[in-house]
Amino acid sequence: MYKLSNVIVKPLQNFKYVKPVVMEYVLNGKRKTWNMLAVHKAVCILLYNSTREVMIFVKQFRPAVYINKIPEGDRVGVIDTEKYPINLGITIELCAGIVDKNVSLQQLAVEEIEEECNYKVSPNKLEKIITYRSEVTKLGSVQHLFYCEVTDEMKLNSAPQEEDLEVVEMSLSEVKEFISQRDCCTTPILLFSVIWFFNNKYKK
Ligand SMILES: O=c1ccn([C@@H]2O[C@H](COP(=O)(O)OP(=O)(O)O[C@H]3O[C@H](CO)[C@@H](O)[C@H](O)[C@H]3O)[C@@H](O)[C@H]2O)c(=O)[nH]1
Repeated sequence: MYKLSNVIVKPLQNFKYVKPVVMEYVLNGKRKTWNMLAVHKAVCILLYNSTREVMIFVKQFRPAVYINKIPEGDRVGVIDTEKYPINLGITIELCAGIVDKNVSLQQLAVEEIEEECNYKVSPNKLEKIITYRSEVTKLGSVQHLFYCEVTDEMKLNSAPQEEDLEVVEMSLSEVKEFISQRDCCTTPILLFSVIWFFNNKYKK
């Protein structure tokens, strides 16, 4: 499904998705500067299908993960995709999306669940777990984590709207195995939410 080619890495000139800024300030009498990226807020959803007792995640190619697997000397210009194949940048993540509309967080989460994972849920099915800050050194962005239980009856028959990601279902034993890996290509919030699930929702 994933095919990677024509990869070129160069300094960013037009800032569309991130805004690099520098903050100058005085802290405890000392002048300081801090480089950072201003980014969107986001919602993330841990999806659990209770009909088949599986968790639903999304698998996708993340350029930033890919580039960080390449030694610094090889990270500029044309990247050799034979030497550095696409699987270096494939992650498993929670269903998620940026906050780019003036609607409730629950409504945004519902839309992401439908677009990415093909389930129709109503906003009152969303259970808020926590609001946290991601990557506090360079981003500090506000992210909201929700839990949502779905059933097979809520699954839509239409084709998924997101072409560049793949829905992945894992049984609970597969999830335990996944998060027990010594090198796990995922996000801290997926790891946290899974532990939260086993502590709060599935005490078998
Ligand atoms: O340089 C970029 C950056 C983003 N996008 C597009 O912009 C949209 C939003 O991208 P992104 O910020 O990666 O959103 P998500 O995939 O929804 O990622 C969410 O979920 C992640 C955790 O899984 C969090 O780390 C992110 O902060 C959060 O926005 C997507 O359509 C991307 O394809 C680009 O095309 N080019």
